[in-house]
Amino acid sequence: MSSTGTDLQIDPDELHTADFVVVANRLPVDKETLPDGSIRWKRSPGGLVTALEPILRSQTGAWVGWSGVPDSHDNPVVDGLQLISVPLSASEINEYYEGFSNATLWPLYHDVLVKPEYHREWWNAYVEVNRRFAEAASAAASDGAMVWIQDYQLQLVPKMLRMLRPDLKIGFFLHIPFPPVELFMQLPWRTEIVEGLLGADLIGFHLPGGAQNFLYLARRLAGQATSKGTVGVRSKFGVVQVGFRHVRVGAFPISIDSGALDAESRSRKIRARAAEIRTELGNPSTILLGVDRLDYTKGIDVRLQALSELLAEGRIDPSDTVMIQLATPSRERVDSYIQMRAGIEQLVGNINGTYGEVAHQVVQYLHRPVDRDELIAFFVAADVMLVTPLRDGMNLVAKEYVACRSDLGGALVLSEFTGAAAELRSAYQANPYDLDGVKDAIMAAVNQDDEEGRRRMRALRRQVLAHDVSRWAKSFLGALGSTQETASSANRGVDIVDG
Ligand SMILES: O=P(O)(O)OC[C@H]1O[C@H](O[C@H]2O[C@H](CO)[C@@H](O)[C@H](O)[C@H]2O)[C@H](O)[C@@H](O)[C@@H]1O
Ligand SMILES: Nc1ccn([C@@H]2O[C@H](COP(=O)(O)OP(=O)(O)O)[C@@H](O)[C@H]2O)c(=O)n1
Repeated sequence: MSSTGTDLQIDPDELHTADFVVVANRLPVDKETLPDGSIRWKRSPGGLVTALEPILRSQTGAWVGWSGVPDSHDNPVVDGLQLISVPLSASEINEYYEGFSNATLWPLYHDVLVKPEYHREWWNAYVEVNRRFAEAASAAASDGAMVWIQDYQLQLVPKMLRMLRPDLKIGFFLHIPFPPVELFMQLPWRTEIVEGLLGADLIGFHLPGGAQNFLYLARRLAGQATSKGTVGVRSKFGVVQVGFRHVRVGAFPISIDSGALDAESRSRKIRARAAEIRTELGNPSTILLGVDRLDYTKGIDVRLQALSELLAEGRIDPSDTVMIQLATPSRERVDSYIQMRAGIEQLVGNINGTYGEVAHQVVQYLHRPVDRDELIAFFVAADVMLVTPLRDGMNLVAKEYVACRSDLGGALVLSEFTGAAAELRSAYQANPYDLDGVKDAIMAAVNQDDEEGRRRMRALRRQVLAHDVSRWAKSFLGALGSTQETASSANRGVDIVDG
């Protein structure tokens, strides 16, 4: 079934049984080693699995992905979900995951914030691993099943899977921005990527802009005819004509399980912990909070630089302010991540060295994962949430903060360059490249009067609570489900432009 790398082991009882298959780089589980040395798989708390779980259970569902561990042949079973593990060797992790996915595609799709590296051997590994994911999905899917492929690590899977299984209904969703044509054209394998995606029946992006970029490239690189009107949000899909097939292209902004988070954040235990956090910090007037994977796209340096200048200008009182930065370790063997971490830790050290006291650090920086309840308590405790990415597909943290503020307290400072900015219009928005603008947004949030704060938070919550992750999944899968019926009429009323 697979070639050079690590072999797939699919239980013969699981062959061709799943009516709904999710294909993602990662399985929704984390490996835990218990004190006695035994291994336990724990469901990871991500929004995607929460949204898809009811669908995975109501039909015969399966999830195809990598366990996150080298050479692991385990097929973990968690809470009865059928998980199909695609094993990756150490060298594939190096070339496919850390290399092509996270040192080529990730920076290229995020505005070339660091220089993307182009290596043929990384590309070859990407092709090989994508083939293995396609084979696993093909083996799992029943006749005519629906398959939903996730994200930039797997852009070749739609075409590979269609060649193996033309009977399937195939959807693809990109969780990161789709770049403008001028940047995408750098990629030596640009045509292969566009053609890979065009194997799907429906291609989803967070924002209409990503869909428009893709439509242009489908014309220019794949030479296909496309619709030319604008793409809407969950409506007005674009169309690419690929032979007899009509591939639909749409915008589906992802969200969170906002109802569950709202309920959890109201619990007595979380409220008590939030109050305790404030006390532990010495009851400062202002708590600023950043919560991110430690990634150069997140603009952690931007907010630290802004804080440093506000302290230097005397606009923020160091004795009465604390900034908490929670940074989850991420992609730690990729060079650009190693360098960025050093830069951020130096900034933290500079601020604390200049403005801290023995008993009071201005910046509290934790470089480790934080337990979910603890994270919710931080959201409840924080006066100002700082979300300042230089580019971000969506940014779920911004939505999580809002969902946790049923008290209508707090304020959100939000970069214009996140997907979330299109929906969270009542945040204090700023251009992360304009440091004075970021500083002014922080000061406006710190000094907002209560009524203004409540008005803004009410509007933000209306948006986040009404548009949760389940609505996201349903809108995508509803559109995918209707692709065949509408295929012949997909371009009715739509002007198709020749490629
Ligand atoms: O799997 P990792 O390499 O550890 O990275 C974690 C995930 O990071 C990316 O998240 C993106 O998806 C979010 C949800 O749609 C979105 O809000 C955010 O803006 C994106 O950066 C990545 O796309 C995932 O594949 C990774 O699993
Ligand atoms: N220290 C941290 C930081 C983030 N997170 C979670 O990781 C997710 C980050 O999603 P995101 O959309 O903001 O950004 P990406 O990391 O997916 O690029 C959120 O659900 C956060 O709550 C966490 O659990 N602990």
